[in-house]
Amino acid sequence: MPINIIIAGPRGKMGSEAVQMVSNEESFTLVACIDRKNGGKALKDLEPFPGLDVPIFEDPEQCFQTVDADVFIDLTVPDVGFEHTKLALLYDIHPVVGTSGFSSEQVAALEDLSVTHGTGCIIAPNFAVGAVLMMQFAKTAAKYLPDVEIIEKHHDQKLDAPSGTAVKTANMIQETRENKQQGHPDEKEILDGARGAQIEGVHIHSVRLPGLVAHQEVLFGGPGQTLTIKHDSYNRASFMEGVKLSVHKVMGLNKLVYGLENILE
Ligand SMILES: NC(=O)C1=CN([C@@H]2O[C@H](COP(=O)(O)OP(=O)(O)OC[C@H]3O[C@@H](n4cnc5c(N)ncnc54)[C@H](OP(=O)(O)O)[C@@H]3O)[C@@H](O)[C@H]2O)C=CC1
Ligand SMILES: O=C(O)C1=N[C@H](C(=O)O)C[C@H](O)C1
Repeated sequence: MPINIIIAGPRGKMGSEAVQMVSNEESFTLVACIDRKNGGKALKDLEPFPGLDVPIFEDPEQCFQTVDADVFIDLTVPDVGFEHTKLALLYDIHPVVGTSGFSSEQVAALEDLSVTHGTGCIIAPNFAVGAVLMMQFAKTAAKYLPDVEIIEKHHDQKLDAPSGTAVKTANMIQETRENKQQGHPDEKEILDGARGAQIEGVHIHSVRLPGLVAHQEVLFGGPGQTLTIKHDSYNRASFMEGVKLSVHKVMGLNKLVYGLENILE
């Protein structure tokens, strides 16, 4: 039986890549899309998707009520993605969420809803396998080199800063890093923001430039040495294997999983 999928954000950079991936995958069927601008049309009416006879809904609730779907993929913006995901869980449709920028309270609320409904959900700050390895290597390194800073670099159309990946990396580093005040104890920012944002003492610096896609370096320092763990996504195809895997795995879950590393074999 093919897995029936709804995608929200089909005209976006990630959404359009996901539409192509799902359409090309034999075990998946794209049954509907949610798009705030093209309700009532079909994907084939939009320029990038000739031949795709897939209905578009503006109202997510109407979509979830009307369409028989197993999995819902969200690739939109944080607040909208949160509402979509809540609604999908209420309709027992398994969400796979790539949208970044959810607060920890929002993730906790979705966790509760997922458990209450017994409907699996995957939220992945980064679907690229290399990025997941970068985070895991950084977590290991932080045990031995607790002085660490994160530099994330993205295209200049990105709405959220720091990136979901940087936040997740900092959280994973916290699991092994000794609690320490980094830099000079009398350090003073002459210009606000010069030392970046911080998550429990781990500094995060966000760069936004045209020409970039998604890149991150985790820099560690010790006496007489540095270690840099670096990952680059050069296009959105880099994320699609992770989306595909998540769609398959979410069907067998009855709670929320946060991070692709938890479903990689
Ligand atoms: N987890 C991962 O591996 C990855 C996650 N991401 C995340 O995925 C999300 C999408 O990224 P990307 O494709 O680059 O972004 P885009 O801006 O290219 O696409 C966003 C889509 O969301 C739609 N959208 C925006 N605002 C609303 C709204 N208020 N209601 C409904 N739809 C809306 C846009 O439609 P419209 O044209 O109408 O505005 C557009 O189709 C981001 O949160 C990004 O951080 C990105 C890459 C990888
Ligand atoms: O907006 C993006 O492009 C990306 N967003 C995700 C994030 O915030 O970490 C994943 C990846 O970095 C690309």
